[in-house]
Amino acid sequence: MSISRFMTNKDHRPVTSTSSARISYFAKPTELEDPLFDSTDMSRDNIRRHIRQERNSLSSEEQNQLALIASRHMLAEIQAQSAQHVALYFTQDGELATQKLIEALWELDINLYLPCIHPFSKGHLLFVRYDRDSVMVNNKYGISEPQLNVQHIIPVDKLDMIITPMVAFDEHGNRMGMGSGYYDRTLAQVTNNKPLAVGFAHDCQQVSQVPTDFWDIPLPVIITPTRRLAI
Ligand SMILES: Nc1nc2c(c(=O)[nH]1)N(C=O)[C@@H](CNc1ccc(C(=O)N[C@@H](CCC(=O)O)C(=O)O)cc1)CN2
Ligand SMILES: Nc1ncnc2c1ncn2[C@@H]1O[C@H](COP(=O)(O)OP(=O)(O)OP(=O)(O)O)[C@@H](O)[C@H]1O
Repeated sequence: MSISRFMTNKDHRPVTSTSSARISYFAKPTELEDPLFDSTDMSRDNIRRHIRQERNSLSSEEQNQLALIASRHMLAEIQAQSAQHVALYFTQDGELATQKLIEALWELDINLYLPCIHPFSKGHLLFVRYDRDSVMVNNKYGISEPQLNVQHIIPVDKLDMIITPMVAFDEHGNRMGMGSGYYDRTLAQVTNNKPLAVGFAHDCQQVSQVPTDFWDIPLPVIITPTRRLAI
């Protein structure tokens, strides 16, 4: 596993000065400061509830600043991979925001896709083209997705990269999502890193160990505002 550290200060906040001093900090797995958090209960539900609370407690200013920094790193990753067809997500629930990244990728004429809940196949996603003029609708979770049009669907193996939302992750690339297995089923279709799945999350979403099951597929790369983990 290799870890590249980006510039941050000790609180995982972005370094805003243009000083060339390199202050590196390896973000520790989430400190269990929440008095209601039972650290001996490593059940998926307990971790999920705690981390969702953590990421939602960031102020909107922090969210914006962290998203800007992380988006720069993700853009560099996309360009390094020469990815032309990229799936990402429409931000919800305190997730590391993708809006800035979306605008930058549109400017670069990179083709974007968003996940849509499959209308018939329970637990599956479809990836649908997302343009500036896409007609958007809310799915059953209240998340915006492009209105389904069969001509705008891309098969998973035609994507170059899937930027994957998650609730928690660990240093081995294990991820935990919202608990419906949508991305697990999507990642099961990846062969030889085509498409390359890249996790995108706040540092505070890292835990010491994500409890895994046989269907969980680790991510080869995770990008946070401060680090690039390559597993
Ligand atoms: N931004 C984003 N889009 C995404 C995902 C994601 O994690 N993030 N998904 C990743 O899979 C899929 C949607 N999966 C989701 C699964 C559960 C809930 C959710 O809010 N569950 C509620 C209970 C809602 C209910 O039962 O009706 C909850 O847990 O509070 C949201 C999205 C596809 N789109
Ligand atoms: N590849 C798969 N094929 C069939 N069922 C699966 C697969 N992956 C996961 N599941 C089912 O999905 C359910 C939810 O899985 P899990 O709790 O790992 O979801 P998650 O990773 O938190 O959510 P998501 O992938 O949507 O972000 C599990 O109970 C499991 O039975």
